[in-house]
Amino acid sequence: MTTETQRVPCISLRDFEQRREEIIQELMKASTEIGFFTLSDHGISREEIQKAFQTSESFFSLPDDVKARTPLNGKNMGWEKNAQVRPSTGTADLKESMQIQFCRMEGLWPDQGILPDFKPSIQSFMSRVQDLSVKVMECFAEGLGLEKDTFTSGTVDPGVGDSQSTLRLLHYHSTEGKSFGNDFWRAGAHADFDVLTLLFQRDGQGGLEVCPGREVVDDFGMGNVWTKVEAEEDKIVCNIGDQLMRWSDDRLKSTFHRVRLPAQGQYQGPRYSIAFFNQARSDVIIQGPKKKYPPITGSEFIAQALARNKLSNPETAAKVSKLSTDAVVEATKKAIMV
Ligand SMILES: O=C(O)CCC(=O)C(=O)O
Ligand SMILES: [Fe+2]
Repeated sequence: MTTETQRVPCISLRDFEQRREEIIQELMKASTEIGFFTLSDHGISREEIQKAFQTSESFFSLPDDVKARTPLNGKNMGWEKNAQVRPSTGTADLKESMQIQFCRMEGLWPDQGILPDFKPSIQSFMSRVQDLSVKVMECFAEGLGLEKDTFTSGTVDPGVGDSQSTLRLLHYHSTEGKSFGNDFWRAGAHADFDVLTLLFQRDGQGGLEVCPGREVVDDFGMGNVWTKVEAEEDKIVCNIGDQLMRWSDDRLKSTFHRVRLPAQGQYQGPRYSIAFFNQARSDVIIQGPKKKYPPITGSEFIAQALARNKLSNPETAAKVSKLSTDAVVEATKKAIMV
């Protein structure tokens, strides 16, 4: 069921320093009640966002066999196509994605001879988005009554090369002239397993829906009322991930969300989006002030989340990426019917 009754609030960061207290209250209300909000007046210009999307499109428009030279590596980095099977749906998301981190990227950057601007452009965008994330994560720490730097020193690499934060470029292919049935999604329902996600969308390339209602972090359950999030290029969609839900003893909600395939009569063209996942550093201990859950390190958390979300291993991802989307859909339909 989809209703429009619960809206995702928009929070303006205008006059951030002067309005800090008010902004903290708004962020806390949105994150304890719904787990999702959008940011306006956030300081990242439309030009910067458009440049990041151009860089993303320049990569995705390369032939698959070129993209396959920097494949998903089992550690949340690299390129995959139609390889992410969601536990909530049992079918692969109909998409391709490229995941990039600040470190451990040897061999994973696209060939600089082919895309000379990719690395510097993406690195500078990642830094911009991380800087903005710091502002927001400091507000959460203050709102929860913790040291201001709890989540930022917990996620931002101090220069030792232990960052696990990830930029994910996403391309959902055009569905022009195709129909896939009810078992397929652009992104099946899931909760993110990071601290805080910042998501960029393009005007009119919609489909994102959120479903509040999760009470505890280790529960795969969700509510049943889905709320549409508009695709607006100048607003950043933010959501709390499982790490911050756990770090706040379940006070801030990591909420299920999904991306629908376009319905008949809707825009059938591609959807591009860009997500930045702020993740706890490898050795940082995640534990809330009330110790509701046992301590866990950032790297253990990611390893468990990748297994729980069945993010496909590199061998499977490499095989699947060689297939066309139609072939993946046909094979899945056959398997479902058996
Ligand atoms: O493309 C989107 O809007 C959502 C992507 C997403 O939820 C994810 O990659 O975790
Ligand atoms: Fe997500």
